[in-house]
Amino acid sequence: ALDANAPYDYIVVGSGPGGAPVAAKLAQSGYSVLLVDAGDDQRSNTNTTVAIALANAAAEDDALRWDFFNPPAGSERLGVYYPRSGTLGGCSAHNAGAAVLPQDSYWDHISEMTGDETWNPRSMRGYFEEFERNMYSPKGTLGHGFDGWLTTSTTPPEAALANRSGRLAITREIAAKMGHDEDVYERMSVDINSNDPARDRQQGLFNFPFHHTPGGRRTNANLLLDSVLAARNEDGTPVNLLTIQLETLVTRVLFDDSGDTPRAIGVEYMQGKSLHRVLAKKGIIVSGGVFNTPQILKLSGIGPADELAKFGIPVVVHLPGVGAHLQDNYEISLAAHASVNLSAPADPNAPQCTHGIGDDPCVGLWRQGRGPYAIPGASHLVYKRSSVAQDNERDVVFWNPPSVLRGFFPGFSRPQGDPPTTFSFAMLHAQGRNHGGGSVGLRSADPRDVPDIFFNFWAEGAEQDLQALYEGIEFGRDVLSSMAEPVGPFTEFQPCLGRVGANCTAQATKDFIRRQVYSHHASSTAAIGADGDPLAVLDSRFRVRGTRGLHVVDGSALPRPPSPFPIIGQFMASYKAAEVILEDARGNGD
Ligand SMILES: Cc1cc2nc3c(=O)[nH]c(=O)nc-3n(C[C@H](O)[C@H](O)[C@H](O)COP(=O)(O)OP(=O)(O)OC[C@H]3O[C@@H](n4cnc5c(N)ncnc54)[C@H](O)[C@@H]3O)c2cc1C
Repeated sequence: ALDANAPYDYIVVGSGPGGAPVAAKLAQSGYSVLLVDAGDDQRSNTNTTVAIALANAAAEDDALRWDFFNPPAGSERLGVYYPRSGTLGGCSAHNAGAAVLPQDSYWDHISEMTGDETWNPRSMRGYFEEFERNMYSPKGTLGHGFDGWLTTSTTPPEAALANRSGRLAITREIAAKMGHDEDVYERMSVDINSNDPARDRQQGLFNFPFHHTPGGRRTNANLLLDSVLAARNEDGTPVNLLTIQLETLVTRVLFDDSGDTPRAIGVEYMQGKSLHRVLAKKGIIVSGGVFNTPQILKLSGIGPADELAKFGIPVVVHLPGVGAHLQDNYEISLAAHASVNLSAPADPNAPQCTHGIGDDPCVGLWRQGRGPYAIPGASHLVYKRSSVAQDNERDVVFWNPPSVLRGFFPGFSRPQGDPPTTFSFAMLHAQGRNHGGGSVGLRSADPRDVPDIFFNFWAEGAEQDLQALYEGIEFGRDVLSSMAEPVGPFTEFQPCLGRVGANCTAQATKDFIRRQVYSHHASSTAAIGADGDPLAVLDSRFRVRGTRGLHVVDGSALPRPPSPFPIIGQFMASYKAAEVILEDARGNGD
């Protein structure tokens, strides 16, 4: 347990994909580390362990949820519902588990913006190789790791599509429309995470890796933390000085401002009704996630001076970029009904799964390594380049879940009554242009208060972003309208009603996208930026500008959402952060 009287070398606030690896790596390097999280340990909760199949149930599990709403000013709580997880592992404990690397240009952008060449894609992939335990590629495949803690696996397409001839027929049609002439199963095994230098310009069907085991058990950085805690010397004493303190809300960072530059020396935290303090000799790393990190910084006096003054918070450093630049990946679905049942279970004798509701018979089977949850089911991804794509890279990614994700709203994880004829193209725009307008502000100086979240979607580049998603929907419509009997004809029910695409103008489709878009990859609210940029919160070594001994390492540090799925990029950045924090510690004692 946390010892408030014994200063640690480092304190890390938040155990998500940002905080957990950096805490583990610092501890493995011989430093004493306190990792604090407001949530508790839900690793034995079935909703967190059964990957994908129960991911939605996990997102609405009372034991994990840390929900955010962002109602427009002056309104009641009718804004967008945004599930997050307050538990050991952060949102990696409830997310959908997609494990896809960002495009190389993502890292090039940070490198060019900051002039720090260590962010080059080759070095960044090195971190991935260090933590990945790849279970789907031949051992030794270049660009992958095989001995790390993050198991990645794919569902063999033959298993995902067994007994589902309708879905197989649609997948063949997608492959044909993408110009593939090889066997569809072979094509569905092409690795989306390969280190082929041409990867980010390749279009078509790819495999869909997840951070789970081949049997559908979620893996995340908790496994790394476990191994760091478990390591023992010959005499039985712990090798690593890592302390994990849960159910503890950090309320602010403490500074010593006796020198020229304020130096982070500890944190204040709340347990029950009491406030306490704990100190750190070398530094504080804030990893509270994209909504709570800017809140913690602002409550600590790091943020826009006028906003801090409004809440009576003494200014430590005026940093107007704290809470600015909130961004996210836009997502939307095309959904239609086929003329046949598309959701027949792969095993006709399998029981009816309830996806986390009541006594779910599929969980027992999964524990024995059998049943539908042991074949998680997402068989492929498709990447396409739209007419507005930048740098000649693919920019629209989609997959075909057997249900329709309509976005996030209370109750979204419960069945929405879609019949088994349902087919959808869930899609995401991987090159969103809305980089500037969103924000996370304070509602009050109370650290328990929910911050004020304003996504400001479509403020910049709306025309191109809408066009990219519109073209994705048109591609899906083209596929579905080509489906012959008995699978076709299809009847669209989202964005429009009726024969696929027949009753929907481009404008009506774009209006639907604009209204119904959803997202869950928020980022950039305390971001790395160039020297001289007044809105840059961090330098390229994760250091909070104008302070000493204070770092931010999580989704808020990254200047854009890593696309199409952020978590692998966030783990990579956390590894990089650990490396530079260690270098700085050796170099100048920060
Ligand atoms: C529903 C959903 C599905 C997703 N699916 C995918 C997916 O399939 N693939 C993918 O790549 N990404 C996915 N993501 C996104 C991904 O999980 C997140 O981007 C990632 O977890 C963010 O990591 P983080 O470290 O920035 O923050 P978080 O994961 O949010 O972790 C922050 C941690 O800090 C703790 N904390 C916050 N404030 C305090 C405080 N004051 N004191 C102490 N502790 C505090 C919280 O309890 C939490 O544990 C999904 C996200 C959601 C919400």
